[in-house]
Formats: sequence, structure tokens, C-alpha cells
Amino acid sequence: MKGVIMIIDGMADRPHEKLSGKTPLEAAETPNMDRIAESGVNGIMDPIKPGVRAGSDTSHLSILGYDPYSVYTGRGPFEAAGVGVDVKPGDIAFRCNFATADENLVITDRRAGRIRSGTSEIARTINSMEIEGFEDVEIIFRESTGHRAVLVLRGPDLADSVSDADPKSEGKPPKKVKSTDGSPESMRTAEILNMIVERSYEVLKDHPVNLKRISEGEAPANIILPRGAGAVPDVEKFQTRYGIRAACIAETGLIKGIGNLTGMDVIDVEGATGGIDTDLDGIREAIISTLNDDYDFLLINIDGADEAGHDGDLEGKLEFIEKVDAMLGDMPEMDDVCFILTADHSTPVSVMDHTGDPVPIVITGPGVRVDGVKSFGERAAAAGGLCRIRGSDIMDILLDLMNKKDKFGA
Ligand SMILES: O=C(O)[C@H](O)COP(=O)(O)O
Ligand SMILES: [Mg+2]
Repeated sequence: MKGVIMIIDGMADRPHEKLSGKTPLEAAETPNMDRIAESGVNGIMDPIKPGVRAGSDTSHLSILGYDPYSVYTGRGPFEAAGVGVDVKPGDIAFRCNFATADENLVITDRRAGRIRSGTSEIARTINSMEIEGFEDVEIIFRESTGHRAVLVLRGPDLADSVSDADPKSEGKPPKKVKSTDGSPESMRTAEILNMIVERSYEVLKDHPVNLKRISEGEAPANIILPRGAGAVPDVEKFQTRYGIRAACIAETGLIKGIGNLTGMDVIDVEGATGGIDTDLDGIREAIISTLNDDYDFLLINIDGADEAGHDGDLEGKLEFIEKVDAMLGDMPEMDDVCFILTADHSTPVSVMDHTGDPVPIVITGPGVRVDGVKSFGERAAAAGGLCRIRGSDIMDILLDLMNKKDKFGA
């Protein structure tokens, strides 16, 4: 028996007035998700615990059975691992946004128009930057998915106890990065970061990629906003932890990085953009071929609903949920598979960020005690046989259904 966890990133939402009080998932036409709900056991799931606003990273760690409060050192090292930067002990890694600033360094678009092309050329320019007075610190900068990027600082006397530069909203300048513990290393790291943010605008404002973007009416990616500082985390390999061989199909560097750092085989999918324009057929084909390989476990993350949520794009989120549902309808019957469909957190279009609302979860497969739930949605699921569980319960439940769980006791 194989185990599959399909996470529709940010899919869960809140009741919306334009949907007569339904959530996008409840309002969308989802015959296939409903069929799965009807053939499985349903519930609602707090990725970490009730009311905690989980990030994609801490949520996935929890769902995979890792304690995020123990293993999570920050988003940076996971994002870095996802784009092939081998973060070493002593390195400090950051997730970054390609963003747009005006001549006063006020951020006018935190995501540079959700830039999709030209970021590797921009990354090359950032990599060539020298920071005066800190020549002993190597800058490693790599584009990730879309507007996302990775910065790794490699050198002596660095620390991850620093704040973010991302102001998290437009109309403000980048936040001054500060030490959070007063250590000399973190103060040195903060100084380097503030110089990198300022220098990035100088070297990018007239970059050919940006001049072309401006000429085409697109927001230039003329500044980088580091956030999520972290040192390399110590994460037990998934195969060591559970004794099963795992693969990961994900669109964003972050989730690829979680797959990478937990020792999963990360399967790249051509055309997977992480947005609502992603190639769901390509993802479906990759799922099918990976399930035909000799993996015991497959983690799938599809990101477009989260992006629509962050953009406040109600129509986009509805349509994308229906596209994912259609993709599920095109999947072949999976007999010897315990399949879990859920989300990693709620990203309500009315909030445009993650919230702590529990997400719906359904489990189908041999031995599942099918309940009476007839549709897949945040409120329908609450009436199901799983009742309310936490992300940290999922691997235990899944391994038990896969008959791979050791007995606790005699
Ligand atoms: O999608 C992501 O990477 C995060 O969930 C949010 O990133 P953002 O703040 O750049 O939208
Ligand atoms: Mg997420």
C-alpha cells in the first residue's frame, strides 16, 4: 500500500459575502473532490494547533510529522535547499522577494508584478555585488519560483537572529534589519543585509531586464527584500524516521526544499509555475508516473490557490479550485493507495494572507471507515469521522492505514 498526501496550498478560506456566505471551496463546482469526500473519512485539521497561523513551511513540517518548534530555523534554508543551494553549517539563508521600489525606496509592489521571467539574469547581477568592508562574506543569490529568491551569506561571524526587511505591505520602505538578540554576529549580519538591500536598488534600477519590463508596463524587480533568516536545520531523513521511500512533487522552491532536506526524491515538473496558470496536466502525469515507481509515499503540493488568496483574487481562486478538481477527475483509479487530500493552511481572499482557520481533510483507501460526508468543504468536513485533528496526527493515521505503524506496547 502507498501513501499520498496532496496539499492544495492555501485552498481553505473563510465565508465570502460575494458567495452568499460560502467559501470558495464550498462554492466551486468540485464533483471529484466531493466524490473523494463521499468515499472517505473527513475532518478538519489544524496544521499546528488551533488558531496558529501556519506558514507553508511550518505546516508541511508538522504534516510530515516533524515538530516545527524544534526543527524550524527559518524559511531561508528550506527555500535555499529547494533551489539547489547547499546550505552549510555557519551559513545564514534567507528567503527573498524580488520587489519594486520607487526612487525614494518606497515599496510599490512586494512581488514585482509577480515576475515570472528574467530573474536569473537579475540574480547574476546581485551575485556580482561586493559589500564594502565585508569582503570576507560571500553572497550566494539564486532565483526561486516566480517573485521568490534565496540569499545565503557565507563567512565568519554571522547569525540568523535578525529581523526581516520585508515590510509585508506596499507604501512603506524596506524595514531596517535589526539584531534580535544583541549578539555581535547578528549585528554584523544585520548591517550586511541593510547594505545588500540598498545596493540591490542601485544595481537593479537600470538593469536591462527592468528597463524592458518598464517599457512593457510591467513592475521592475529593482530591489530585493530578505526575510525568514535561518541557519541550516537538523532534520531527520523521512526514510530513517518512517522506513518508507518518499518522493515529492512541488512547484515552489520552499516545498522542494522541505522535500530535499527530509531526504525525499524531488520530482521536477516542466511547466509547474506555482501560479493559477500552472500546467496541471503535467503535474498529473508526474503523479501517475511517480506512483508507478517503487515509492511508498508521495507528497504533492499545488500552489495556485495560495497565490490567488494572497492576491485577493476570488474569481481566480474559484477557477483554480475547479481546475484542480478536474485534474483529480482525470486521475486513474488508485487501488492500493491511501490518499489524503487537504490544505496546508487557509489563505482567505478577504485577508490576503494565511489565517489559523482549520482546513478540510479527507482520507480514502482500503480500510478507511467511510463516514456520511457528501461534499468536500470546510464545514461539511467538520461533521466527518476524523472530527478535528492536528497536522502532527496525519503521519500516524496514514502509516496505520498503510499497516506500517509499530504497536505501542505489547
Ligand atoms: O507564496 C509564498 O511564498 C508565501 O506564502 C507568501 O509570499 P509573499 O508574501 O511574497 O506572497
Ligand atoms: Mg502554503
